Amino acid sequence: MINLQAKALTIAQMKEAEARSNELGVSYAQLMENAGSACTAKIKELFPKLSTSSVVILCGKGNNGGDGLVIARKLENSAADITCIFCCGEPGTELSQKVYQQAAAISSIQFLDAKKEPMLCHFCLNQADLIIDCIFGTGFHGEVQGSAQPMIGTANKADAVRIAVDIPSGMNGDDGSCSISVFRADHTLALGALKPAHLLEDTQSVCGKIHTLDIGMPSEALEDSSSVKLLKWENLPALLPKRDPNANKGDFGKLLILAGRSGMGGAAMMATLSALRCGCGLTTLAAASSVINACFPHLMEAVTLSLAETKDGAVSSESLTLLSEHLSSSTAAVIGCGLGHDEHTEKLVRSLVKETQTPLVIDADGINCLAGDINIVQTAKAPIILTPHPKEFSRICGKSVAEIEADREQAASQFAQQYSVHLVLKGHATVIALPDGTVYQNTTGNAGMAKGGSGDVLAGMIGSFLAQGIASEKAACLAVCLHGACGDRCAQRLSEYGILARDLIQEIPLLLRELEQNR
Ligand SMILES: NC(=O)C1=CN([C@@H]2O[C@H](COP(=O)(O)OP(=O)(O)OC[C@H]3O[C@@H](n4cnc5c(N)ncnc54)[C@H](OP(=O)(O)O)[C@@H]3O)[C@@H](O)[C@H]2O)[C@H](O)CC1
Ligand SMILES: [K+]
Repeated sequence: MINLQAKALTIAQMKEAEARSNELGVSYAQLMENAGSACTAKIKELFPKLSTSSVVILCGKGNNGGDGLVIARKLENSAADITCIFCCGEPGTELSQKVYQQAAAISSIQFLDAKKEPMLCHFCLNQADLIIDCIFGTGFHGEVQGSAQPMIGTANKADAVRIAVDIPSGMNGDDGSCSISVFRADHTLALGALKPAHLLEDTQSVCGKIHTLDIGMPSEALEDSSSVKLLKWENLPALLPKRDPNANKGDFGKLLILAGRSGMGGAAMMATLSALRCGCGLTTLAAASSVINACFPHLMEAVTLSLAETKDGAVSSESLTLLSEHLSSSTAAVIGCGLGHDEHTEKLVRSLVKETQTPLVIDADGINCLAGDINIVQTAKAPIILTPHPKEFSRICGKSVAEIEADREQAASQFAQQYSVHLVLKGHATVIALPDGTVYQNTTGNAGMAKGGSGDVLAGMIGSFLAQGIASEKAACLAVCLHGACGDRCAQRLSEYGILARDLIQEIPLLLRELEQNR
């Protein structure tokens, strides 16, 4: 396993840790009390002029709101005035109702309802020196709606210091995706442990400075939870092997790329160019003859293998023998980018996967060709890395896209273990799951990369590292994180709108140079 720090607990793991704490004698009520105390101490530290300040606490109806009510009680006598605004109606959980009763007994705390008294709420927010966000935490889903929305809007514009408790309201704690309306914090107080979203680069402007607070969870409760390991740019130098100065091209692997039906030559070309840029000794593109004819002038450094083509422009299954020969003399292969999916390609891909011992990266249509019976990967002799996007993953794992997206790490990990493959689940914060259940979450990349061609570039990169003899786990992590970093650099120069997949390929050697220098 790559030695990366386990830095975050997913929402599901956090809930497990809470349950274990409870079993170990630290009750849910005690955790909420501890959370309120830890937040209050941190707020006093971050905001020393509290005694002359107006504090507004935005409360939801769940336990994040409960934390806000404990904070209100504990801040009593420390601030000039304290107002709690219920943004989604009165507290709805047993715990939050209990702490509401305790806070309501303190006469100096004012309680307002955002729906019933919106003008007064907006007034208080505009007058506030400090706004504490306890509307939603780990229980948030979907979009912020109803009265919470205008409260967040006014809070974000107010001339106040903004502190979010656990997770800024409107942000998903696992993947960092944000509702259109999201609380923009100067500080975020992560309760018990960081959540994956806290560590993503593109959530930093929403979270502000992040502080992890000890809320008294026994360390056994936290340690027992298997963690998502975060894959960061800083981890990459250690993953990139030094090139032997005495080596020749034969020492850096032979990659075979089976890609491209007619009309999809771009995918084949991008996988090939990105593989060439990642240092593989010899890269061969095997594709339908019309694709090879179109791509050939642009692929000077690659070997091309022109395959018999069906009348529909797909690679004919007649090419099986030729491909098997090439595959057996390669050190890795990429199968799928723009390959198409018909009876010919399906027969071809399934035969190759069944027979070969050469490590494989199977992408896009390569995956679609296996979807009819995915058990084939379990009995394959070769190590396999599958690189689906959620829709392709849905076809092979029997879950809907919504179910996958609800817990990407869990879905990926479960599949990787069940089928003994490495799985790269693409999308925002790409997940890499290993057959032993280990999960990495990538922290590089941006929405500008959500375009046709990006995945082909990634497949070529993974294949290239794999062909050079880098183990599946490292090859996948290195390629995924480097690919995202290329996207981030491109976005700085070209904007997220303007990036093309081919720009990522240009960036690869520049970033590899930086990694070589930082090794
Ligand atoms: N980690 C710990 O050990 C502790 C954490 N604590 C705090 O508890 C929250 C999690 O509390 P939970 O009650 O599970 O969830 P939330 O408070 O975040 O929110 C749930 C309520 O919000 C509603 N909701 C969710 N999304 C929306 C939306 N888009 N619009 C409107 N309402 C929404 C949700 O409604 P449902 O219909 O989904 O039920 C709930 O009513 C954690 O973050 C910590 O702050 C405790 O202090 C204990 C220790
Ligand atoms: K919050």
